[in-house]
Amino acid sequence: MIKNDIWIRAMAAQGMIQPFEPTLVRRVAEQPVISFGLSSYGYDIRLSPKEFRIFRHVPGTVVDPKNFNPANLEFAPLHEDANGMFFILPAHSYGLGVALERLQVPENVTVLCIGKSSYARAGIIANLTPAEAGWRGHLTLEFSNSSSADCRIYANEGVVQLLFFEGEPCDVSYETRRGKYQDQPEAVTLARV
Ligand SMILES: Nc1ccn([C@H]2C[C@H](O)[C@@H](COP(=O)(O)OP(=O)(O)OP(=O)(O)O)O2)c(=O)n1
Repeated sequence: MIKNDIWIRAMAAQGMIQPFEPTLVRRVAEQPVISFGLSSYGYDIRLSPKEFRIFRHVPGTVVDPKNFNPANLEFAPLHEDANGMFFILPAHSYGLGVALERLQVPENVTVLCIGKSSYARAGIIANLTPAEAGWRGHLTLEFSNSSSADCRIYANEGVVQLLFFEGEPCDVSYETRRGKYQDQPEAVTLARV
């Protein structure tokens, strides 16, 4: 069953989402922001300003998820103007960011990370991925700019929404199987085997 705002608020008090906003924030210092915080049946997390990396083609190489070459991922500069802090994801490119919040997924819960409508309308696709039962850390977030125009991705504002699904207790959680992406820091974590 999908979990509601009451459950999310109670679990956040036990450390499930840190930092936690108990309402959906639409303005900060009277300026409009891309919303973040608690919604009726989910939680919108923010993009960290710390790091954003964009794929680039290195002639003669292919990207190998088993043997990742960091040269394929260029650091994007953080910009700032009156509208806030942002990275630019060029047209038809793919970028990786990291969540500002740290998650601690309960042992009987699976989290789905899905896109926000405002970005979807701007051509940005957030890759649909799970955060597994018992996983902890800062999510690495993956974005595709599917439009033919460059697009801003705002830091410190809402970027991806999380949906929480509770099930029967599982036999083996991410923690007990000692998953390789456990305890991710607030930095882009590359694919590894
Ligand atoms: N956007 C996302 C989604 C998930 N994760 C974290 C939380 C997940 O619990 C963990 C592993 O996700 P997957 O199970 O999808 O990854 P793999 O199956 O590739 O790796 P593993 O073998 O560790 O399960 O990565 C993340 O950092 N960023």
